[in-house]
Amino acid sequence: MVNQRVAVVGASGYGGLQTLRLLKEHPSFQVSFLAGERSAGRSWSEICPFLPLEGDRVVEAADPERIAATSDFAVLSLPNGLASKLVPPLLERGVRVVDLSADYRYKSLDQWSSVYVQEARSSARTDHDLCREAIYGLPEWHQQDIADARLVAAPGCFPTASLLPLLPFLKQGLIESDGLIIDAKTGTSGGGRAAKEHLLLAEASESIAPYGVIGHRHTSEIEQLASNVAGCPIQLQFTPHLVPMVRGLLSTVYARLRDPGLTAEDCTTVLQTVYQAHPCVEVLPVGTYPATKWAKHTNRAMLSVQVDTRTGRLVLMSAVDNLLKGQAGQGVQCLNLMAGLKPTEGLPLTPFYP
Ligand SMILES: NC(=O)C1=CN([C@@H]2O[C@H](COP(=O)(O)OP(=O)(O)OC[C@H]3O[C@@H](n4cnc5c(N)ncnc54)[C@H](OP(=O)(O)O)[C@@H]3O)[C@@H](O)[C@H]2O)C=CC1
Ligand SMILES: CC(=O)N[C@@H](CCC(=O)OP(=O)(O)O)C(=O)O
Repeated sequence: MVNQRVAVVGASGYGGLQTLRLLKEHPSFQVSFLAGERSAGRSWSEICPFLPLEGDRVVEAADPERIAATSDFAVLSLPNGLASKLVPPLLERGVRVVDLSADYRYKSLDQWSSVYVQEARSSARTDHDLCREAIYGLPEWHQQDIADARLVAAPGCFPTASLLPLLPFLKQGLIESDGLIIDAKTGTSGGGRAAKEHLLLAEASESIAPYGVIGHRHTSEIEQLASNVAGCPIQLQFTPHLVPMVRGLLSTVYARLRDPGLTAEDCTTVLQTVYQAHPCVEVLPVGTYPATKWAKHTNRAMLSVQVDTRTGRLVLMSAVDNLLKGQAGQGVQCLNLMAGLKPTEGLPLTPFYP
């Protein structure tokens, strides 16, 4: 098959770097264009000598004409609020887009504007139709829609890790739709490559701390999909924590079982049945709990479920690499589907342990 050409916009950031690493080894895609802002005009080998690309490429400004002239697809890995400036001209020029930011994750532009308030002020968006058109890029749940899409919005890292174990139980009505609690931990790369004080080694190391308590942006993103799948409005409590590691994300979801007679074995069978045809999700046996190190450098989510018969609660556990299944790996998984390839093409599923 002829290689499909992919532009990577935001190439020098963490999401861009993972995307390039995956595309570089991919049998059916080739990197056709690199874009950035501060890095524009610089040679790639100077910026990232550790990730050599064919030819001595230069990073360019994100010009839709140039991207359309060189590329069939574009992966946008930009700070929130910027993709929505590029997506309309790219789609008009026939370039299909996977956006790793939150710009198109909400069906309603008004909801996006109420969650991403600062970004909405500076972007003055009017692309309601594109918000409605964009497909939420969780391949295990929206495979065919992603394959047909012009525009895919890859989910956030916490939503990916939390929704994968939660959705099967909501869909089958096995848990109460209220009282859901998500407690999650992430490594510092989740905050991106641009300098931020709380992500400095001296601040984040030897410490663990909650942040975004009540109202983290991913709360409403998780609620949107959970509500769609459950068929009723879902409100949940989500608390993220920053832990002193570079990559990895662990999400623990607590729910109340409707039928307290269900066992951990029954619930594991529920997950196994839903995900048996999805190699990027691994359901662990009862009593085996996932660690972020098991998912590190892979595009695989590792899930486990336990039942506390004393409290009637279901405990769902999910580990992902925030930069792969939580971001760029999932983006390439979506690209694979859009290009008519196997979802796992070119994606690592096994870690180098430890
Ligand atoms: N990190 C994570 O774990 C996850 C991140 N995401 C989302 O993915 C997106 C990218 O995140 P991440 O990779 O962490 O971000 P980084 O901060 O690491 O990278 C951002 C990139 O955007 C580029 N950029 C910034 N402004 C412009 C502009 N005006 N025009 C062109 N390029 C620009 C930067 O290029 P330059 O250096 O040249 O200025 C840089 O390459 C974000 O929306 C984030 O929310 C989603 C899931 C997980
Ligand atoms: C440590 C850290 O800051 N993590 C980020 C992860 C979010 C992310 O990257 O996803 P989006 O695409 O939705 O922004 C956060 O909690 O906001």
